[in-house]
Amino acid sequence: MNLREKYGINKNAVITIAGTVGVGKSTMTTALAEALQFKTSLERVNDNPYLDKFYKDFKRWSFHLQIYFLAERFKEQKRMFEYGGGFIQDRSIYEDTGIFAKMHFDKGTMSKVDYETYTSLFEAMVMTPYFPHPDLLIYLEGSLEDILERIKLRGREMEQETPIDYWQEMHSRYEEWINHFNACPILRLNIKDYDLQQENASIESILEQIANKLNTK
Ligand SMILES: Nc1ncnc2c1ncn2[C@@H]1O[C@H](COP(=O)(O)OP(=O)(O)O)[C@@H](O)[C@H]1O
Ligand SMILES: Nc1ncnc2c1ncn2[C@H]1C[C@H](O)[C@@H](COP(=O)(O)O)O1
Repeated sequence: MNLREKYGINKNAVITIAGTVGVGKSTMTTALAEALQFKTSLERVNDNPYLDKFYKDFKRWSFHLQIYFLAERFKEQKRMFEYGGGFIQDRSIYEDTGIFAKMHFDKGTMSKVDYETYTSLFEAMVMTPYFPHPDLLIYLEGSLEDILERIKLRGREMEQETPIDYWQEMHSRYEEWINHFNACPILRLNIKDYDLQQENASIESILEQIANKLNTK
């Protein structure tokens, strides 16, 4: 019996991993997909044509970047739908609008007209048959201090040069956002409570919590 069967997790489930930059979404996505024998939908960073430019000049590139991410995530959404599920997704589409686009609009680095264009496109795309909500959103949380340490350790140049205020603002917006999120069930995991790099047992404890959430939906 494999781990998915052991914990009674539906083979067509779609589980999305949410949380601020550097918290450990990609690491968790890969570990869960391996444990459950699910496919991954990973956020691609290296071949993003706007990300570097965006970090150098938010105002100039924020709209372009949001449109790019929206298109990429929508294509992934379509792929998951066509496969019929069985996916772990690295970051939810809800964070693009609920965290990033909103933050840049509020801070004046995205204009009102761009923000309205973006949100109306987002709403039109989400109201389609390709867009069933995920079965579960796993929210990874941790202290700002630990997250900054991880961003530093990972060493992406564009993120190192970004002022700490940006990460601090994002961190507090995430806390507020998750407290009001209700599109699907949520499992909150604190990064202090598991260690995917050292302990094999961590993944089984997480699978058990996932099964409890999915089966009590
Ligand atoms: N459980 C963990 N313990 C220690 N370090 C971790 C853990 N998960 C991720 N990391 C490290 O933190 C950094 C960010 O992780 P990553 O998965 O890329 O985050 P995200 O996808 O949320 O931006 C990476 O250097 C990764 O190796
Ligand atoms: N929607 C987004 N707007 C701006 N920046 C974004 C968005 N989605 C992701 N990003 C950035 C943040 C990071 O620098 C990279 C990858 O995100 P990560 O949380 O490390 O997976 O893209």
